[in-house]
Amino acid sequence: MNRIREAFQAGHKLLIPFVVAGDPDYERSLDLASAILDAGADMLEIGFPYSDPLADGPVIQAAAVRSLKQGTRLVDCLRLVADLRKRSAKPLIAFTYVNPLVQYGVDRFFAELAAAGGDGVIVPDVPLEEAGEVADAAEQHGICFVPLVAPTSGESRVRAIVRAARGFVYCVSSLGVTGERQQVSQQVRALVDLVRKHTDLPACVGFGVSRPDHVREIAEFADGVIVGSAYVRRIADAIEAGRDPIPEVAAFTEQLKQAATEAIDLR
Ligand SMILES: O=P(O)(O)OC[C@@H](O)[C@@H](O)c1c[nH]c2ccccc12
Repeated sequence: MNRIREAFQAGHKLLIPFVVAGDPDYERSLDLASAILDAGADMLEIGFPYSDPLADGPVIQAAAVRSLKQGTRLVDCLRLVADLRKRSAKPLIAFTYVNPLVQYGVDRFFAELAAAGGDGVIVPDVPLEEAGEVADAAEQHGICFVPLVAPTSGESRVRAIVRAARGFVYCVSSLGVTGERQQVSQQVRALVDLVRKHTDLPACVGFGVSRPDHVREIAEFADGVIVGSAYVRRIADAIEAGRDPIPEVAAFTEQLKQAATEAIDLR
């Protein structure tokens, strides 16, 4: 059985952080990712930095710039997955935009991601028409394709999108780009319900989640919660202030994980 499916069968709501590979540099991003998993994250989204991250807000854009300035290439991100796999048995999900994936070679990418010990992939800007082909290529190498559905996705589009889904479905909580928000829209509950009408796969929610109360609220109806910018900002702020970011992101992970386990399951 694959690690993603196993993780969702643990019987609790999952915490899925996102960090950028190579931010602030290779070794520290490896140590940070490892510390976040050790502190209780159930799986990890590893962002492969890209020069034109259209769907990202300023926090993650800045992290991609820092990583690219370090010379991070896609092959380094795959190596990071392999190095992280040596330290953790938890699911690792590669997050890449479609251009670098196609340039590298779709089949080559998934073969190497699988060899590195990766479990899933998110490609936020893959057109729906190509999602099936990417999902099939991923599946041939045992990698779970995780598609995104947005609040604007109507029922027929949701049905088409989730058809390509293998690991879980990523429900985007709000329009716009990634970034911490004061409130996470309740609208996403309806989107999770709509996804559930068309697939038995788990439905997770991301975008804007930045505090334990957000996690508790979402974990009442979703199967997992994704948190990205709140981690990436904490890492950037600590580095900027000359502090070791690891204790802070580990404590943050424990707080969010606690909130996820406290959530009353209203499904
Ligand atoms: O950063 P946020 O608001 O917590 O959202 C998660 C997000 O970082 C992560 O899943 C992600 C990073 N870049 C993306 C681009 C599109 C969709 C999702 C993402």
